[in-house]
Amino acid sequence: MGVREVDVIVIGAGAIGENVADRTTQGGLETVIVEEELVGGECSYWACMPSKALLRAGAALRAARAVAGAAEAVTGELDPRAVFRRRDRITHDRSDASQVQWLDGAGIELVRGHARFTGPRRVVVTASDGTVVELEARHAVAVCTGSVPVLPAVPGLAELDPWTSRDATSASEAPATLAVLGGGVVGCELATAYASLGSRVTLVARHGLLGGQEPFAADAVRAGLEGAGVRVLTDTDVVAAHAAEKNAVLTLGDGSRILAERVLVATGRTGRTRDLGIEELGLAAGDRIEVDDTLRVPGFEWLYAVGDVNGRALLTHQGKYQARAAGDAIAARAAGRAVDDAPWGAHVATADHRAVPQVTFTDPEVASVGLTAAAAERAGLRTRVLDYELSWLAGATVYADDYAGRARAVVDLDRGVLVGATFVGPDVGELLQAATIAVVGEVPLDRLWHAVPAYPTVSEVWLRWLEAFGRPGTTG
Ligand SMILES: Cc1cc2nc3c(=O)[nH]c(=O)nc-3n(C[C@H](O)[C@H](O)[C@H](O)COP(=O)(O)OP(=O)(O)OC[C@H]3O[C@@H](n4cnc5c(N)ncnc54)[C@H](O)[C@@H]3O)c2cc1C
Ligand SMILES: NC(=O)c1ccc[n+]([C@@H]2O[C@H](COP(=O)([O-])OP(=O)(O)OC[C@H]3O[C@@H](n4cnc5c(N)ncnc54)[C@H](O)[C@@H]3O)[C@@H](O)[C@H]2O)c1
Repeated sequence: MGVREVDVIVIGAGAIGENVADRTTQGGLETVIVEEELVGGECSYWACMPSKALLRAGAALRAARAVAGAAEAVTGELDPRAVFRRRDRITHDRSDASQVQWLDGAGIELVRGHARFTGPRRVVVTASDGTVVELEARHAVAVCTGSVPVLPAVPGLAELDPWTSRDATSASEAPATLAVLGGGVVGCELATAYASLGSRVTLVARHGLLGGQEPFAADAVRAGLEGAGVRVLTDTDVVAAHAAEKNAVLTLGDGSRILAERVLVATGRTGRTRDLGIEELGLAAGDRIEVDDTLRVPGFEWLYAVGDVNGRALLTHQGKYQARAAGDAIAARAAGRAVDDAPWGAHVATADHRAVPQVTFTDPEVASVGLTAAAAERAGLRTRVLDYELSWLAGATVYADDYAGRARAVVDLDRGVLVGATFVGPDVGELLQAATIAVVGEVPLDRLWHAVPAYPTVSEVWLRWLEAFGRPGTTG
């Protein structure tokens, strides 16, 4: 069997691989995308979309109950079966037909099967029926294989066959009791979801919750979880695990035990680079693949790694941003055009270092971009921190009774610009894009005075921040 030559091979048809392939195809390059499971990847079927679907009903119910008048209309409880059914609709019952149709329309050829490198630019794809296709790339191979959960080395844990996020987002019943291991985004979101679906949840975190976020955000999420009946154990390690009748038994560092019908492991993720043949290229399997800002692997002319697999920012939107830069860089290099790799250029993912937006869909929500106050200090910036209680805003008063929320802006005093912002409160995710624009655009604070937030909205926090900071040129 001969080797088929194409311009570009993309391995992995998750959201990120799809976007790389779209950009290289639009750049005039014949592109083949290889997928061994479902086109659309983790986000569509086992991660973002199903987790948000499981969370949304609880959030909608809380929102209605927080407004007198509407609250009286809520006479029943959340219906888990209807929630799981809606999740199935949102994930298309795990059929990728519509995404395959999208690939067709975009002019991208799909080869189904497992891809492995056999040498530079060469990939062999083995389909589930054993059919083998050998491909060689004239210009580039983009590895977009995503990430896999990391199981901590706790004796007995693997034998319990614990849930990973895939199991938790695809389950059709809430266990009576659930122990969540890990206090990151996955742990906090899925603890929130399953508490709303009726499980009695215990969350065990080795350190605090939501590491890397502002401490006040972690405190609010902890209070929210506890308010929903979740037992939250921070600075706690699970040291052993075993099964006893119907339950899993987790032994904690202090010798106490937790019994739960199910254990969900949410202790982080690493690049999906095993069984990919990257050892043939001199790279280590089982870890993330390091890249430069054009998403190219140092030392290679033709090899790119985009999305979760490079470990820069494990988020769909940020991976898609990388994909646009990488796809355009591949097309430019193939055509012999200049690559604009200066910071904030057309072919680089500069925002990965400076302005990664993230919304954590807990109760309350956390929305953040850029640096926290502590990170700005570590970076050696001379900063001023502006904190504001969102409940003081007219918009918050109208939005919900007993609205609770807080927002922090971190200002770089030497440049007079915002370098970070964090919002905590109901639906604050929708406030985030304005902050992302201010950070990426490095909009001077004195110009922000002319960006007037509408009354009465929660966005008026921007005016309050500016008033607290003071208007340059108006005093003494
Ligand atoms: C529970 C959970 C919730 C999340 N929620 C959010 C959220 O709300 N917002 C957000 O922005 N991010 C969220 N994320 C993160 C987001 O899911 C990832 O950042 C995103 O899915 C990464 O996309 P990707 O294309 O890099 O990888 P993936 O989506 O994993 O795609 C990789 C694809 O490559 C295929 N593949 C792998 N190896 C091979 C091979 N050798 N041959 C052929 N095919 C292969 C896989 O089958 C897969 O389809 C969440 C993650 C989790 C776990
Ligand atoms: N809404 C969103 O944007 C969203 C939602 C879910 C996931 N994600 C992405 O998915 C990625 C993975 O999330 P994650 O929560 O799995 O990883 P994470 O790295 O965010 O959190 C893992 C947590 O587990 C803890 N931990 C590690 N080992 C432990 C152990 N042995 N015992 C107890 N705790 C332990 C860590 O201290 C950390 O707090 C994140 O980077 C996130 O960006 C995003």
